[in-house]
Amino acid sequence: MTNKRVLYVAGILLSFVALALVGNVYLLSRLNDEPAIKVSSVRALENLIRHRVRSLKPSYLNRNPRFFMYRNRLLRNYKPAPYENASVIWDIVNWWPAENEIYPMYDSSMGQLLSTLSKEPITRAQNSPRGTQLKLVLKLANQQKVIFKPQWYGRDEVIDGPVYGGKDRHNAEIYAFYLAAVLNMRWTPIAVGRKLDLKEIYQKADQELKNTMLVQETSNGTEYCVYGKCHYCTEDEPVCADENNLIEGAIIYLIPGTLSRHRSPWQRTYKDGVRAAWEDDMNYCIPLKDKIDTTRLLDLIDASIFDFLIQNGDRHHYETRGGGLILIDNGKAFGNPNKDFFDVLAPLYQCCILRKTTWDRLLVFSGGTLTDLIDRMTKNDELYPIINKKHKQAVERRLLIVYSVVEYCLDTYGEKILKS
Ligand SMILES: Nc1ncnc2c1ncn2[C@@H]1O[C@H](COP(=O)(O)OP(=O)(O)OP(=O)(O)O)[C@@H](O)[C@H]1O
Ligand SMILES: [Mn+2]
Repeated sequence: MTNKRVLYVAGILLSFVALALVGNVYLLSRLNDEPAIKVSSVRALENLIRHRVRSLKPSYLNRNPRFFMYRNRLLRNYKPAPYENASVIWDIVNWWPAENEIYPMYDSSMGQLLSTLSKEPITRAQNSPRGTQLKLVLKLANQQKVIFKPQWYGRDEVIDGPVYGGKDRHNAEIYAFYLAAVLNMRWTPIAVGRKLDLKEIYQKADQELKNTMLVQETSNGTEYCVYGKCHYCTEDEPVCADENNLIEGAIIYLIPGTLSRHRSPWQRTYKDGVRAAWEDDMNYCIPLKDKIDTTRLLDLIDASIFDFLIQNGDRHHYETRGGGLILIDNGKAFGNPNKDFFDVLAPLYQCCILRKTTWDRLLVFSGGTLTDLIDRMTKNDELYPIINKKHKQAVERRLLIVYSVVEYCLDTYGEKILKS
């Protein structure tokens, strides 16, 4: 071969190599645009995240100095305050909901509203026709209707089994309200704890509710129970008042306006041994990004963080108001403080995107301040403490997991995962 020919062949070969390289770089950049999750299973990712939690930077473990500014404002805003005329307060409150934001960030009427919810006399009681779990609809003296979810479990009871197991936890509804307020996801109904006199409720009940209540003479006097009217309600499973006729529960604000119900893309099958597509496909979010608009997806990712912290794995459907997601029905939370149901976070780790505002807010409440603050905010609730120490520790443990998942996404795809 002449020198010329050698150069010619080498030139062609080099061009091929160059083309191949450019092609590869292009392919890699395409893959970067489409963040395929590089870990092949939930189990593998969970292991990786658990490892990362152990080496989190001190800023995630210590108090953030920015916290103090939020703390004072939040404590002031949610402190129950005396009121004179409940109707005046409710006139204000019922103007609050704007799209999915149910109440403003700070408003001097919030403290008074919390007092009306826990103190206004109850004038009428009915069964709630909606949902599968026992609830009542109560009318307060100012004509306002609210929902009542009764206590089924003691604070320390551990619910084993699937993440959606057991009956509603009334205290979870209350904690969820305060957590959402702190995280600035003001999309939950306002909820307070209250002890009701079930004898008095019986007297105020309509005939249908009376028919689903039990009034029995016992050696300690008359015992009042209710089993209500709902999919899972049966006479064999009533909730009963104590010897003073008192029954604990959550009083929940009824969100006004039109709500639309949607099936969650991360719905479970609720059948033993039958898995949903998202449970096995770590790339589940890639096609979803084209099907759901980004705002909705970011709402669902915020919701998954919120649900993971409280251990709610039962958001089979979600509701929207004016286009934005609302977090109704938070009762299936705080079942087992010894467990983390990592897959509740699937929307976050499968999509690896997050609102920047959510991320900034989560960072403010590091170092144990999240549960400390909620604890202080709920000090005046009739049912304080709302959750026990083990559940508080679990919330803090899960917050570190959330930090680690977001760190993992940041390391893998960079700052572009944070959306404005
Ligand atoms: N605070 C509220 N404000 C407005 N609507 C509400 C409120 N709570 C419940 N609802 C309505 O009633 C429906 C049933 O309520 P919820 O989801 O709490 O019941 P559930 O018995 O837990 O039902 P499921 O078993 O389906 O989870 C909701 O989908 C919603 O439309
Ligand atoms: Mn429910």
